[in-house]
Amino acid sequence: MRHPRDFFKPLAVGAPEPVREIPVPPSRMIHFFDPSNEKMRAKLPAIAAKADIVLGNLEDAVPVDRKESARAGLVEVGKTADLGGTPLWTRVNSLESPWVLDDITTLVTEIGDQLDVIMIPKVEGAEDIHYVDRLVAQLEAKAGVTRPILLHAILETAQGMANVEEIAFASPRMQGISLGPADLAASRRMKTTRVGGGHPGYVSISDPTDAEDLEVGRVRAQQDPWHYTVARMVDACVSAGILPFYGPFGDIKDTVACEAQFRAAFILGCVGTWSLHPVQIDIAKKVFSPDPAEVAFAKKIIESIPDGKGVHMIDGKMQDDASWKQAKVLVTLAEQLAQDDEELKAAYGF
Ligand SMILES: CC(=O)SCCNC(=O)CCNC(=O)[C@H](O)C(C)(C)COP(=O)(O)OP(=O)(O)OC[C@H]1O[C@@H](n2cnc3c(N)ncnc32)[C@H](O)[C@@H]1OP(=O)(O)O
Ligand SMILES: O=CC(=O)O
Ligand SMILES: [Mg+2]
Repeated sequence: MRHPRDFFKPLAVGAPEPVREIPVPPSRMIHFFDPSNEKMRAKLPAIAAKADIVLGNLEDAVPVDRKESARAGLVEVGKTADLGGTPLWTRVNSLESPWVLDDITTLVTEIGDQLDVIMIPKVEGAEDIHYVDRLVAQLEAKAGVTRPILLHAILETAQGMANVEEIAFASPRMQGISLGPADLAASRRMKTTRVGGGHPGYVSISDPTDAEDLEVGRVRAQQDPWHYTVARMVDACVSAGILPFYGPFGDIKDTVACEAQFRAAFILGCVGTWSLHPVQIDIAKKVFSPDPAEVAFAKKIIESIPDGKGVHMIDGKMQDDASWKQAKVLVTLAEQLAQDDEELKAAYGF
């Protein structure tokens, strides 16, 4: 284990100094695009104008015969595309794959100063992050990259889940963690073919209203199979000072269920999610920007309790030191998001 005092020293001579605080720009959605797809590359500046973050995906969903062109396409994006200040991330291939070394080497040396975050799939433990941490430092030093590239882990194996806390704390480069429900379901041998979301078989059932007929009057409600995982990921991230994200929702046409899944993650503490299709950008923006009515009530709590202490009744509800902090979370997020968004500023009354 590294000595805490060494945590903020670069891991290679000439690499930039590690950050002490993780930057928190609007991060409501990480929008995935396939850099091997010329059409998607051409549309990227328009997408970047709507999205908080754009991510060139090199891993799953990119066919083997397009791995090289996806990497080259992302280099082209980094060198030429005008993203108007929207952060550019990548998801490289997984650490056991034959492509990842060239992914990281090429991207850091060619577009290291344009790349904000490298997402690492299928992270199993701190050792995976340590490997990438040192490699990226060596490449940053070689290429003269001026600010450190951050790392983001996908939580998508049972082993990674068991080690989520050590992953979150593995390096000062750690920016956040996303849930990868598809790979995680496969790893855990969960019986679902869905990419995120609920399942009609995963339900709670009310008691029967007729003791003789067990079918009568029973209400079934689908539960969220990702509840435990997301909550644990949020705790690991917050305790390490990094950001938790929900991941993909694969049923692109079911915008209603997508919104419900995103909202459950938002309420549990996630700062954002992935968007796989342009339609999911707007859903994520709506869900991960707090509701103006809740913000208005939170502002009322803060205004009514200027020192944030003691017990008070506001609109029939008990408020105290703790609920003042809850209100502060909502208002602080609303203020951050409203900074660059006139519509939100008006909606929140700032
Ligand atoms: C489990 C995981 O690993 S999830 C992460 C990996 N998966 C991904 O990254 C998938 C990314 N998304 C996609 O590839 C696509 O959205 C798909 C395959 C899901 C659906 O694609 P399509 O069937 O083409 O969707 P659709 O017909 O609705 O597309 C409408 C338009 O949006 C464009 N579009 C679709 N997805 C995206 C995207 N992610 N980014 C930018 N543009 C997009 C299409 O190119 C199309 O453009 P056009 O009107 O100019 O022809
Ligand atoms: O990579 C994402 C996943 O769900 O798997
Ligand atoms: Mg995956």
